[in-house]
Amino acid sequence: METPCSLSAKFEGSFAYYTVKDRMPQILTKVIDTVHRNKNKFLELHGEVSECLPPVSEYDVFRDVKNQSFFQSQQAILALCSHLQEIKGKVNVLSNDEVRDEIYKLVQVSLWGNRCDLSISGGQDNSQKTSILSSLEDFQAFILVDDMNSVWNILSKNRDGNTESRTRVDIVLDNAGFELVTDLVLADAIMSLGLATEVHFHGKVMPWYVSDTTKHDFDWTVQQCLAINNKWMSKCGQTWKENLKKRRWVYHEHLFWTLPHEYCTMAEVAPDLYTELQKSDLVFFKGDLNYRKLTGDRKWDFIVPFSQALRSFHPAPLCSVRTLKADVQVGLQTGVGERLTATDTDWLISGKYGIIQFSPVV
Ligand SMILES: O=P(O)(O)OC[C@@]1(O)O[C@H](CO)[C@@H](O)[C@@H]1O
Ligand SMILES: [Mn+2]
Repeated sequence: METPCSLSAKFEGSFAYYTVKDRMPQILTKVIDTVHRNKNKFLELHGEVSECLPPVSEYDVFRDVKNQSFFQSQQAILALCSHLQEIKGKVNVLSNDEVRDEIYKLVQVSLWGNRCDLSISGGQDNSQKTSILSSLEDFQAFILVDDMNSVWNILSKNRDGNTESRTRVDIVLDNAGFELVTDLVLADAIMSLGLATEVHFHGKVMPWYVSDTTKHDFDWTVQQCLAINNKWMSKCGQTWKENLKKRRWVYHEHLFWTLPHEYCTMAEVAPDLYTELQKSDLVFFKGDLNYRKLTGDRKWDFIVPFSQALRSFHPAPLCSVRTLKADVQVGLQTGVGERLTATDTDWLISGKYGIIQFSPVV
């Protein structure tokens, strides 16, 4: 099958068109306002020479809104951390099926946590106000592709008690704030329930698409959880800090994730990163932008298989955990895309629908 054309703002009425026409000016206006409001603080901190590169390049213009998103999601984070501690308290008595159910719940929480994205909201508050755990059943109908069985087949291979076998899971992160906490909780549960022996996280080297996670956001979030006056959250933060110290958890940065390349060029453009991902048993790709780059931001037919849209990008078994916020989607059953287009005009860009979409190494 021929590779379709790229999505582009030149197509009036497309998502890219509205992003460039409406959302980007909104975000850029907020950036200018933030820099202006913080100018004096910045000059006090770095002095007049601070227009030179180093200080400016370390300045994250989105930091305040990302931190705010974390604090405004406190209730949801508290509920999630106490749920995690509850699971960990009964790890020795959970059956395989119960472990599977718990992981499935946390993959869904990580999925819906992807709605908390300040790029789609143009910087408006998009924090998680209520516990997602109590809404999973209601949201189930909005999962358009659910490949949890394939994910479980990989994760459960380690449940045979063979303590020698090592299982590595990678999470290519998306947004800081509540979504990052859902990813840390998922990673903790996968390890605590004996499904993986190491988790590798991949973040952005610079502020990106408003909410995306940088190393500072990652470390800040772990520290906030550790320092909070709540025993469950603090216990989580302590465990996560220990995992990082013992290198059971490893945080990676690579410039490739903030370059415009389709992921099918990674082996050529960033062979070191492709080789790194090849060490993984399962790579989770979080969020919409990752999905766009996995599929090359191209106008595929809805029924094209996901593995085909990935083209030559098969470093390891991978799973996209993404709420739909751009007009690209593959791997749907015949007729599903057309039915949704007829019944829910914004289904591709509203964030209301999600996928847990898997591709094996082919
Ligand atoms: O990757 P994320 O955080 O889920 O979404 C990123 C996003 O908000 O920004 C892009 C448009 O600006 C879209 O791909 C998507 O809507
Ligand atoms: Mn993002």
